[in-house]
Amino acid sequence: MIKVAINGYGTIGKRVADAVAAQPDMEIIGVSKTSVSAEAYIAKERGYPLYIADLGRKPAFEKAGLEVAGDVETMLKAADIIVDATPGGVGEKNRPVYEKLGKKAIFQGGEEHEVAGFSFNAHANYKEAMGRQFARVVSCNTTGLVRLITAMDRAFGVERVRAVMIRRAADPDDIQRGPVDAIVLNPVTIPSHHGPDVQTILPSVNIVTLAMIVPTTLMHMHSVQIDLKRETTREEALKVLENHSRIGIVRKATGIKSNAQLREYTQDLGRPRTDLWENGVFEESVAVLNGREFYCFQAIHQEADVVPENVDCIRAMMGTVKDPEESIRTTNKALGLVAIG
Ligand SMILES: NC(=O)C1=CN([C@@H]2O[C@H](COP(=O)(O)OP(=O)(O)OC[C@H]3O[C@@H](n4cnc5c(N)ncnc54)[C@H](OP(=O)(O)O)[C@@H]3O)[C@@H](O)[C@H]2O)C=CC1
Ligand SMILES: O=C(OP(=O)(O)O)[C@H](O)COP(=O)(O)O
Repeated sequence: MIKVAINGYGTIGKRVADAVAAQPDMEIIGVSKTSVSAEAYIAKERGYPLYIADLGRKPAFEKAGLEVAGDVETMLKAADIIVDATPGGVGEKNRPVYEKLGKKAIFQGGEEHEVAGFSFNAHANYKEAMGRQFARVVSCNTTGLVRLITAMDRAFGVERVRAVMIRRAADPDDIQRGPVDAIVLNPVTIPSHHGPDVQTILPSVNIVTLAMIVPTTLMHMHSVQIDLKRETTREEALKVLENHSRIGIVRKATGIKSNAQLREYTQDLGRPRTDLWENGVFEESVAVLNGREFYCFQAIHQEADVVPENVDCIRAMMGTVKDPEESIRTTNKALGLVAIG
């Protein structure tokens, strides 16, 4: 069993912890927090040993009925690999600790590519992660773009990509953030950081992205246009998407035309935390015009799509499964990820 520690048990960390615990070849040996909060109670409820950075805060945890297993360094020492899901920028500060202990670590999209020197997506570059000490699972938006672009590139060749990211303002529990009543150009400059981030995995792709933030917490929405190298049809393009295990199709018959209805759907499907781990490509939006111009809208659940990627990244870095498809299948099966559509 691969011993996994989750450093930073928040929005992403708590989901990765459950996904890891569900795998046949991995176990959670601990999760870490800095403060007493609802998520600490969830860790207790799940039976994950809870570690804290500052043992001086142990009495506060114990007073709240939360047993502390030890300090974070003790947790790190016991792990084969660490998933660092601390807030953006903290991972960079943690890297020297992992180096000192000689431990493998996975960083998240809030860190710069350079923190790990290697960025990961299971369908795109699984084999390149094998044996590495550090990797970074790219952000939710970048993960969604890389899945789509890789699928289209392998089927038809990709000449260039132009995409607009309509980004959710905050996660549902993030009550401090806005905007509440504005469309914020973020960044106002063009291109946004998403295109260069895609190129950390797909260096030769010609891509320009634009981004803004709107007052919703549920999901991001992408408007994507890809010029293909070879002519194709809408039916052929749709077939490629249907055959991808982490791209779901939001069928016309469901009547779903928004992020809100899509999350209601995943809730009704009984998905854990209502998570949509796969891209949600709207069937009706898929178009191939003038032979080589592919268009679609896709919804991206920011809290969820990076979760199976972290699991595959663990297997790749540990070198225990050499075939990307085998790891992807194992991860999906353990999660119950059968792409919608
Ligand atoms: N949320 C999202 O939509 C997505 C986030 N990401 C990336 O994932 C990473 C984590 O984001 P997210 O889960 O949203 O963040 P959260 O703020 O939800 O969770 C962060 C966790 O880290 C803990 N923490 C805070 N400071 C430290 C510290 N100094 N040392 C150790 N642990 C600490 C927090 O514990 P406590 O509360 O006790 O301080 C909390 O459990 C970021 O890089 C982000 O960019 C990637 C894709 C999507
Ligand atoms: O990394 C993300 O988005 P991004 O791909 O737009 O940078 C996640 O949605 C977290 O973004 P946040 O920094 O707005 O919380």
